[in-house]
Amino acid sequence: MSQQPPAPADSGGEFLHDFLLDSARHTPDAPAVIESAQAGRTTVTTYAELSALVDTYASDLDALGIETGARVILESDTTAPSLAMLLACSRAGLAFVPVSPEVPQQRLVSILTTARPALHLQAADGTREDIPRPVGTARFGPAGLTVTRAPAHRRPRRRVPCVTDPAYIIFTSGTTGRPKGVVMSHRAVVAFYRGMLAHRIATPEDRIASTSPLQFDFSLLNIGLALGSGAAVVPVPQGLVRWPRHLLRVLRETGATQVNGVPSIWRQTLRYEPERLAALDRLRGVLFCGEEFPLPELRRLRQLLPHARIINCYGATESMACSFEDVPHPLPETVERLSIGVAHPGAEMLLIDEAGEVVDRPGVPGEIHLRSPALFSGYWDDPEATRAALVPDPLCPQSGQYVLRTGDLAVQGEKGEFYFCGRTDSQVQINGNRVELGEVERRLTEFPGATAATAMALPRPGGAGLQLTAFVVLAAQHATADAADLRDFCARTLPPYMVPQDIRWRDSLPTTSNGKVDRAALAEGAQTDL
Ligand SMILES: Nc1ncnc2c1ncn2[C@@H]1O[C@H](COS(=O)(=O)NC(=O)C[C@H](N)c2ccccc2)[C@@H](O)[C@H]1O
Repeated sequence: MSQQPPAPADSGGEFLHDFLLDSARHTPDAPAVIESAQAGRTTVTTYAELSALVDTYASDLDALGIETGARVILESDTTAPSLAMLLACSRAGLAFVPVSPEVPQQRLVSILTTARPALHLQAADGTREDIPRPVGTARFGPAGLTVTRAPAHRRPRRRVPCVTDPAYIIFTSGTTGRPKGVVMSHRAVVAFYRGMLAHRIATPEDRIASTSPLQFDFSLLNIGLALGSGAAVVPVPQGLVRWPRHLLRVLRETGATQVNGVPSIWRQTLRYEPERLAALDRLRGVLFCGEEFPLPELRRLRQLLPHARIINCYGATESMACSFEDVPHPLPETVERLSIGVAHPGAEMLLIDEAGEVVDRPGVPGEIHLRSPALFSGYWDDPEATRAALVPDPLCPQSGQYVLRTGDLAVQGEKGEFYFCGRTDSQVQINGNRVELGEVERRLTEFPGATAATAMALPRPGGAGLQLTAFVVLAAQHATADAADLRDFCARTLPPYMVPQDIRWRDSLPTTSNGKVDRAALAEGAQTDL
């Protein structure tokens, strides 16, 4: 009897490409990606067109004979072709490593050395040169893949893709020199998408603007939110995000209904183009993540977009994200910090104290530990860092279940909702006193006219020990403010050791490539100020 091929077994879950292209089967003619790089020119890619491009790229990748589980660098901004390539890598069983075109050569080389990819991919108009051998190189365009250097051939040892295989690896700007690669499996990403989509944040009519670089998993959340909802992704070119008039033009011309980005993307628009922002009448949603949104700016955003649903999304790259919580509307003046809610359906945040016990009383701080099917597989080639982050379930270590130790402190409210209280490593000692920098920053932003602030413990100039330094951004119309007034203002509610000794006024706060406040740059700048 001829050997019948086995019936396709249920793969025990879904692969990233199957999950995200499901809408292509039901609404092929709906827009999947809407782009507007230049004024007056909007390009729509339907789900059917996206799916066809994925087929083209996937067959071009298959022809290269790269074995399942190999890595591929995907150097690009978010575009319809790069989105198709991301899905094609998934279908070809390859783990993509998203990298921004702006990444310095030496950092790219460090990622190449660590991840040892088979191939480096960039768009047809990409400008990257000098990719060291033996990495293969190729460019992708509307017609398919053009190979400029074939990847080193090796006899494939694995042929069957599994949902536990890495879907992607995100290299975070690890605080130490060596970049840390967060490995996310298909199973984890799809489990996260399912948890997120249970919140019904988007509908098929939505057009979701994504303002983060592709190398920041916020962009992957936005892609999953849009395509998982049958909606459209509106990628905002990185070069336009921080130019208010360009950002607002893209949002207007694409008909964006939701804008997802870190808090800093709003700073200049709130300051210089509030009327144009308020005029975007299709805008009905804002989702932010990455760090706390300074409350004065959030109140201003709410004032200009009174009909928008504003969602505070908390989480770490090691689980993509974790919770989605509506910002209260109105936002009472008395509110001092936003809730991050509870974990998305299918996951649970626990607070664990220093003795390893669960904290289940309101108002008592603990470290957030996350139980979730969306946890990362580990840090690439770094078992020690992995063991520190994926720890045995502290409440039942015998079970073999691992949970994510987030390094974030939080307290719970009366209804079990969580409030972020800073990083365990942002607790600093000033003159022997423990200081939570977030608490100082919140007080600084309450100063009349302050819109954003960062507090840091920096070496005392010429002396021993650390001192508390504050970097404060004032709204334009309050250009002058007196450091002594600000210190008195802080002294009214903070103990003396939490009142910043050193105040630095700034027009803006420097940001990292992911758009978060760049504390290292601030500390460096403080030295040159002197
Ligand atoms: N809403 C917050 N309030 C306050 N602190 C926060 C918040 N979201 C993160 N964070 C902080 O950022 C840390 C995670 O940093 S990260 O690994 O670079 N990842 C991110 O910032 C983005 C994250 N992957 C993500 C992507 C997409 C949606 C939500 C979250 C968290 O551990 C928190 O300390």
